[in-house]
Amino acid sequence: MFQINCLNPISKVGLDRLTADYKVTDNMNDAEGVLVRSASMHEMDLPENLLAVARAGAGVNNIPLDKCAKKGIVVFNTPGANANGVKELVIAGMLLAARDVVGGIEWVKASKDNADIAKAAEKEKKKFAGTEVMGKKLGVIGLGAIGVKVANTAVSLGMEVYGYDPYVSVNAAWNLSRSVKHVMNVEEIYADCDYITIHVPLLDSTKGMINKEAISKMKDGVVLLNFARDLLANEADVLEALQSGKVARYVSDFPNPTTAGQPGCIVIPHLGASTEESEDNCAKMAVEEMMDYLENGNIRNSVNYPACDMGVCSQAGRIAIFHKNITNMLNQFTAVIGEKNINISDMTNKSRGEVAYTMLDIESAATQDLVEALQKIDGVFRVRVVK
Ligand SMILES: NC(=O)C1=CN([C@@H]2O[C@H](COP(=O)(O)OP(=O)(O)OC[C@H]3O[C@@H](n4cnc5c(N)ncnc54)[C@H](O)[C@@H]3O)[C@@H](O)[C@H]2O)C=CC1
Ligand SMILES: O=C(O)CCC(=O)C(=O)O
Repeated sequence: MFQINCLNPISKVGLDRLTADYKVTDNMNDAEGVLVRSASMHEMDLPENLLAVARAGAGVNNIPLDKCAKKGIVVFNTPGANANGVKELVIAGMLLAARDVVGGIEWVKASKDNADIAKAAEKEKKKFAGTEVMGKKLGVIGLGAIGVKVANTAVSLGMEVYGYDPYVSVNAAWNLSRSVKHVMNVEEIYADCDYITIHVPLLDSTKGMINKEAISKMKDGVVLLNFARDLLANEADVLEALQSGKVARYVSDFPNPTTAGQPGCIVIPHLGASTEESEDNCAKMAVEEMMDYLENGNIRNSVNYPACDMGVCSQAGRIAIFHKNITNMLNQFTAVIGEKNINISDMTNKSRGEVAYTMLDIESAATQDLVEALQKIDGVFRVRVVK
């Protein structure tokens, strides 16, 4: 029986996939698996029995990835599962910046007791007039699951779209409309675009990338859209640019004391992925990845360990070893197993950066003695008996 703890509400469609071998617990300390959305895990003590964390979503900046890796805790996310939900809200955000729909709606609310509201509206509406997005230039920074969808939809709205992503995947490139202009230098986007939208992960290298210097290279009256993470922008610099008129609007999906209620800011309460469809897709994917890992040791869509798939174990035993990606580890594992007179019938060894994952199918069940001997090898983080 595996115990699963949910740190945020997770869609029932996902949780319904858990079989009778799983129990949902309110106590994280009892859990082998944690399902999470945006809750921050950085300050949490990670229980010794915790084997996996599945993020029902894309961004993993709320999870201590390296700490988990060194404890042999596999962290998963659900690439692309909420991309359409976010794309639709980005397009809505762009339209809200182009047309003062919000101001207009507020005026109607404030005028609700005016019997002549229809006549007054015809007089007042010029205050809320805007521009169209067709024919305008949109720069998309980050052409992953969301960026590609935003770029393609903007093309179909008649926009001239520029895309920048120095690490674009082959799959993303295949899915990108041929009408999107491939930009090699982000400064081209800054110089030319009327709208700029960012869709990159929050990393040390991307934090604060939209700052005073970047903004100074942009067109006057540019509209900035941030549906990725607030810390990607230096928002104090953005506010200054809004005051000077350099930036016309800042649309963000991340409310905080800096931007909430500020003139020129259109701030949404992190609703990008809050659709029934995105929540269901993410929950299903997260639960399935976690189950395959807990039951079989297979790793799909991890953000801190390499992918590994040995199917369902048909042998007497299966052992998973989490270790440093250094020389001579496999020799030591096979030597220890050989000394115990156990035959290995299948094995996989995969690495990712500084860590590696080795899975071995063995012809007799793993003993405590074997696990302890493997655990003692220098560089091993964790030994897990999968079967
Ligand atoms: N508002 C919301 O509810 C949601 C927000 N997000 C945020 O959006 C981000 C992107 O999500 P996805 O598109 O699903 O992720 P993804 O991993 O599919 O795409 C990210 C892309 O950014 C690119 N990239 C990385 N560093 C870059 C740089 N310096 N310059 C240009 N491109 C760079 C990568 O090559 C990749 O193609 C997530 O990391 C998350 O923070 C994601 C889902 C929902
Ligand atoms: O779970 C959510 O609503 C947040 C989605 C998100 O920000 C992400 O997937 O990165």
